[in-house]
Amino acid sequence: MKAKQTIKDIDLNGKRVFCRVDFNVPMENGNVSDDTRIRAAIPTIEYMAEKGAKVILASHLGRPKGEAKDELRLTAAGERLAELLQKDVKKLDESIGENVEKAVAEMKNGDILLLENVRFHAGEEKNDAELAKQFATLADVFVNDAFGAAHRAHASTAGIAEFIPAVSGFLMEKELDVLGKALSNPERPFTAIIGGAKVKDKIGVIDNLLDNVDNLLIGGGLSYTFTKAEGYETGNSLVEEDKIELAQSFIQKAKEKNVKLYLPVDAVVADAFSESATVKTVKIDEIPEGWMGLDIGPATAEMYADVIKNSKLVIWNGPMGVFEMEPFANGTKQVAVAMAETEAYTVIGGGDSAAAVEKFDVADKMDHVSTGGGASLEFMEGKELPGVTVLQDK
Ligand SMILES: Nc1ncnc2c1ncn2[C@@H]1O[C@H](COP(=O)(O)OP(=O)(O)O)[C@@H](O)[C@H]1O
Ligand SMILES: O=C(OP(=O)(O)O)[C@H](O)COP(=O)(O)O
Repeated sequence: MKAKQTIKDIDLNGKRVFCRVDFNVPMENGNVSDDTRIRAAIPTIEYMAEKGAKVILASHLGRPKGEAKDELRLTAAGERLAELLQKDVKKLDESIGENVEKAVAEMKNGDILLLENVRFHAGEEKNDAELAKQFATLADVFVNDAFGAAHRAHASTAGIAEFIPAVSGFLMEKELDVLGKALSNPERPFTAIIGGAKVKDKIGVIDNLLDNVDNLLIGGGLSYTFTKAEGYETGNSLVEEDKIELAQSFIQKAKEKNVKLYLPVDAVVADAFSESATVKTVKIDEIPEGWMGLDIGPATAEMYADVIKNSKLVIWNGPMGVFEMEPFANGTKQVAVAMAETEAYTVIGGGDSAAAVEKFDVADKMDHVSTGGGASLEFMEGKELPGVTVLQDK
């Protein structure tokens, strides 16, 4: 992928900038419960304001499906942004129309305006050209800093770039740089850890990773499709029956490519998907009928921690078990701790994996925690991200 122009490559003074950010943050009782994505956008916003731009911020929040929904307004996100910037942020209740145009016309250089949730308009997710044009008429330039939404071809992430020049913000630049380097010029041994529950979403990533990595560690719900492919009984564990053949082909591909593919050798199994279930640890070929694997076992965790410690680059997407429940948290915790202790460059992608490293208090020991789940996965799969494709090449 060619390098994209950034806000450093353009003159911002006096310019009206439509800056797409990803303020799709977790909310609880009307408050922002995790402001990671807001904090991640601060360097771009501060830089543009300091350079004299009129900064018009736009984001989605949740999936309102084309209607205004009070609980999905960006008011609380705007308040948090103002606190973090220690600067006024004018929040509007609309993202297009006369009031917005008037507010933009009144902006002075360095002012910051936050538009309402762009998904209140059905045209946003349809990438409607008319809506994109209305966004574009507000500004002289489009800055995309919403890495977390870069895999979406929507009016405010992609369509708008048909009408005004488009460059990336610093967060977008950093995410593409870190993830791009990890894939194109990796330090070795290069290890990828894939887990979690979205088997269908992740199985495609594995194919691409097998062309790049030295070690591939499989854990979480994903691993039982592989152990089934190896011929073991999996009881009631999560298995994607129609992906077993694909898993077999990956086991074969790993051999051909000389990639060390690690599968669990033991599992923590339970007689129900519940914190209060009866729990025991078994060898991977001894999962009893009616029981389900909900975490990697201690021997697997130790083996995976060793590989992590002997790597130079590790990327991790998807927890090793149902870490939200105490009896099944240990595998994910041990992997998180190994990630914190290794000298390797460590990259975390995916909402639940990021939550896991937060929970185990090691987030600040990771080299890069990506703000994008779906976006980082699609990027790692080698897919084009529409929100990046539309940006001007250097
Ligand atoms: N063995 C398992 N069986 C069922 N669910 C699992 C298992 N291991 C992990 N999970 C669940 O997977 C979820 C995260 O999966 P996923 O969404 O794919 O990860 P991420 O958000 O990091 O990409 C967690 O909520 C976790 O409880
Ligand atoms: O939270 C997001 O994605 P993620 O959960 O995959 O990181 C992005 O803001 C995209 O949101 P969407 O999946 O509703 O398009």
